[in-house]
Amino acid sequence: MTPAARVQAAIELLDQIIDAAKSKGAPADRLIANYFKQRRYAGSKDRRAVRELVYAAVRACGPIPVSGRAAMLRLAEQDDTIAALFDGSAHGAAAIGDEEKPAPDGVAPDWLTQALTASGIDQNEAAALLDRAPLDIRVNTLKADRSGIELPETGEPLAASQALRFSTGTSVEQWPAYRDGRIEVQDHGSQLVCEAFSARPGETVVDLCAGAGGKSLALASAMQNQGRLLACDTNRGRLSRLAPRAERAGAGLIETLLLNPDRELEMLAEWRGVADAVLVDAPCSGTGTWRRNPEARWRLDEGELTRLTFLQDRLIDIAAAMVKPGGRIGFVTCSLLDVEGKDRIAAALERHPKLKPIDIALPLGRAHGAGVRLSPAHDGTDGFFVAMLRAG
Ligand SMILES: C[S@@+](CC[C@H](N)C(=O)[O-])C[C@H]1O[C@@H](n2cnc3c(N)ncnc32)[C@H](O)[C@@H]1O
Repeated sequence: MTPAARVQAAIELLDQIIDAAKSKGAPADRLIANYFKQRRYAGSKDRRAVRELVYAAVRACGPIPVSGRAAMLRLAEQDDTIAALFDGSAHGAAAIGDEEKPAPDGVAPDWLTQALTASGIDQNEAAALLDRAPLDIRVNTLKADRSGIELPETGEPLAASQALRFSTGTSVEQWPAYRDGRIEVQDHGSQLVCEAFSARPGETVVDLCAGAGGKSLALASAMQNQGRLLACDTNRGRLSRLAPRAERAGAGLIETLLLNPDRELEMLAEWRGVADAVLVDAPCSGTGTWRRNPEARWRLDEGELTRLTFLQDRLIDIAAAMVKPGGRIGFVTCSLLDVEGKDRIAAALERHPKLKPIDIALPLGRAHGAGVRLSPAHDGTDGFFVAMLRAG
């Protein structure tokens, strides 16, 4: 592909990404993979270059652009070499017309930028939400240890006890240590959140929103495979990815349970009032993970945000029913919006007078409400809110 044809391909992909964001369709990564499945002539360099153009354009636009071309024109405004590739050549992008306008820049749609500001996220912090994330791994202590593990590249040790950082795009999935479960890919913030939860060997622990088990695996490691660890989720596809990961990691203690939404407590009857600790890694807007999914800014609307906050409250209530007296609840969202963080905990403390906040000692982060906030600008992690509550 010529450089101009790559720009045109990126424009076509951006059109698909914009449509999918509006209709809550397929995520950008899947659209890009499908696009190239149908264009076998594109080599790996072309694919990488187009992918980079697409994500650079997504990051450059705040609100959802009117078209892929407008999004790419925004990038061309910032980069003359890209502007020069709008040359009208065969398979390339048409020349830029005098009246053509680039899509608006910014961090996010206006309502969302305002919500971030109201949550204490200043301009610097907001801009850092769109940086490119490094690649963090966690050494799995069920099989190895950070101090002794041998890897093809040397990673930077981070504050979490088993975290190592590599540059963006490092292909750790090809490493023997990944294939045999000695390492897992996990953002440093996510590792710190698991450390704040302090799961211990022999405990009975429920990971209520386990997804594909990123945090369950870290908890299994902290528990040294001793005790009971139940990983639940309502999403069959995600939860089904946990078993092979647990097998690779040697995390034999993990049990899984597919929950029926609205019938969670009924299905968890056996676990009611017996858990030492329940982790609620709640579904959220993901504003803290825009470094990895920048197009998520275009998928969210105020109605969806409100729906998520109701679900977060309900999940805390379920956790409160499952935890035994003296047990603890960890509430986590990968969001920097207060409605999905400190406000949810303030509301939970009102609804459940027997729950009390527990101080969290982490090497990074800042106290925020009754919890701790981690952010890309301040901590070099994805954005998280984490709070710990003790049941009276
Ligand atoms: C933030 S993600 C979990 C990520 C996961 N803990 C990890 O570390 O990779 C939130 C999860 O909550 C799940 N979820 C949504 N509604 C739920 C419910 N009512 N009960 C349990 N899980 C639910 C979603 O399917 C999603 O997988």
